[in-house]
Amino acid sequence: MSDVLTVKNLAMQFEDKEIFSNVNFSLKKGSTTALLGANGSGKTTIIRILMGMLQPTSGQVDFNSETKIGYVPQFRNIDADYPLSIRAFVELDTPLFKNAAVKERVNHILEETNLTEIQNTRMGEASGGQKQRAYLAQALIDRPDFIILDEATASLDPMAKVELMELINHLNEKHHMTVLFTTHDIPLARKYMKDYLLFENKTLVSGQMANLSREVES
Ligand SMILES: Nc1ncnc2c1ncn2[C@@H]1O[C@H](COP(=O)(O)OP(=O)(O)OP(=O)(O)O)[C@@H](O)[C@H]1O
Repeated sequence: MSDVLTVKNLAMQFEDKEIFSNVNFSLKKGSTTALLGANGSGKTTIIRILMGMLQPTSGQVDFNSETKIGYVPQFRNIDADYPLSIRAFVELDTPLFKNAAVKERVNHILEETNLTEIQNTRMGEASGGQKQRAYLAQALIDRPDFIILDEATASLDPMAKVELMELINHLNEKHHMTVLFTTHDIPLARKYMKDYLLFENKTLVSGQMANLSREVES
């Protein structure tokens, strides 16, 4: 299987504070990887580097030229007065005047993310799980083949967590989408992700979730 992403000798420093160094890994097409580590270890920082939002101190990030990334940001609570419907929110990055193909694409994504029936509900009124599925739907509009989720399940109740993870697994299995998923929830990662990247001693170690030491959980 081909690599979607290769990272070589990546290092990040904020002023004189070293966050991580000597980070090397690659992700295969269709892989599912949990990005793990204690608070402040660098998970969001490395995601911002991968997304091109932050310049690393040194090192290389190479994406396969055909890779299209979708990004689901860390959960931010949307104001209860937020006026857009779920459908309008999912459509935010589409052209203002939508042709039939775009409308059909939106219908398809709403169906796939189980939002069709509640597409006219205001985002402000939606539950945490529905909001998070709407963020995911918005990221899917552009047909990404690599999806990055930053703490996507952090504030969800157990049912909503499972629903979101089942959906992510479906995208991985049906569309062969590569998944990188930041979380503190190791049991959840163990259940749904095959591989891990773990920040430890200011660098990143990798392996398979099934082999991750139980000590990390405590
Ligand atoms: N712009 C910045 N300037 C200075 N320091 C920063 C900046 N952004 C992040 N940091 C520091 O870098 C470290 C890594 O932060 P980061 O947000 O990547 O951690 P994290 O692993 O995502 O944490 P959490 O699990 O709490 O979300 C922290 O010590 C943070 O304070």
